[in-house]
Amino acid sequence: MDKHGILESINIAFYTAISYFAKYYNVIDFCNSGGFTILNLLAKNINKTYENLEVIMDFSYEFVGGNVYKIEGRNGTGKSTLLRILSGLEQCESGTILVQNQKKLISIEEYSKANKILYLPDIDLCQEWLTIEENIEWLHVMSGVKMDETVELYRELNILEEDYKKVAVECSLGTRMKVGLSLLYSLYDYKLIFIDETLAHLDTIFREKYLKKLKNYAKNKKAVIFLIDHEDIDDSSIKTIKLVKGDI
Ligand SMILES: Nc1ncnc2c1ncn2[C@@H]1O[C@H](COP(=O)(O)OP(=O)(O)OP(=O)(O)O)[C@@H](O)[C@H]1O
Repeated sequence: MDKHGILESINIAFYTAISYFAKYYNVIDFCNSGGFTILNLLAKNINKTYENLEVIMDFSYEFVGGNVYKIEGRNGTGKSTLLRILSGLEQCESGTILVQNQKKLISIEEYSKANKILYLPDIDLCQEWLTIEENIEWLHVMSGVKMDETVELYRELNILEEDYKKVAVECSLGTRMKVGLSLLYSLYDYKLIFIDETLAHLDTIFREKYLKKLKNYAKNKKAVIFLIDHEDIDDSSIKTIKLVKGDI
């Protein structure tokens, strides 16, 4: 086997191992694509407690497709918990999460069996010994989405060309965080997107560009996008939901 063949075998084994890992931790949903247009995500009377700590209390809201929602609140007010519940990653004690399309209303669990949901955590998803370019390819394979070959990702993501070919361990955290963000340029039309502080490490120029991308994505694909971010966003088209101890 030549050098290329050996590397390819290692990569296949690696993808397999990592996909089991990601599936176990529910980082990304692997379900097959479905494909109806979401109009609304409805949260009704959500309650969540960790042991004796009430984190979410009777939270209800109707999230409308085509919008970006920014969840605000002080540390510990339950923003990440809410996102995990809304995305179906975590169960709540009581309450329902429903996805509504033109004709029917289904649970988030049912929706996720037939559709992919993009959930980006605030952690670096890179494998240190793969280049940024390889990491992006790897993440697309793991997520079961096709890359759009017409898009020059390093340009779209404002990654220096030389960094794109560097192993992740030699790149800045901001550059590595862009690997997860690349999924928004794939050929899959996500209708539900959850971004938990992933933008926190980006420089101002790229952050502005990506926020614009999120708004256009939500509008064009009628997706509902959730964003947790501690920075002020001076944009009235992004809807703000302020959590005060698990409620609005
Ligand atoms: N798995 C868990 N087990 C027990 N307690 C938890 C768990 N996850 C979160 N909590 C608690 O729930 C509360 C809300 O946590 P959460 O991470 O949702 O807050 P947050 O608003 O996202 O905070 P931050 O702004 O710091 O990220 C915190 O008091 C936290 O300690």
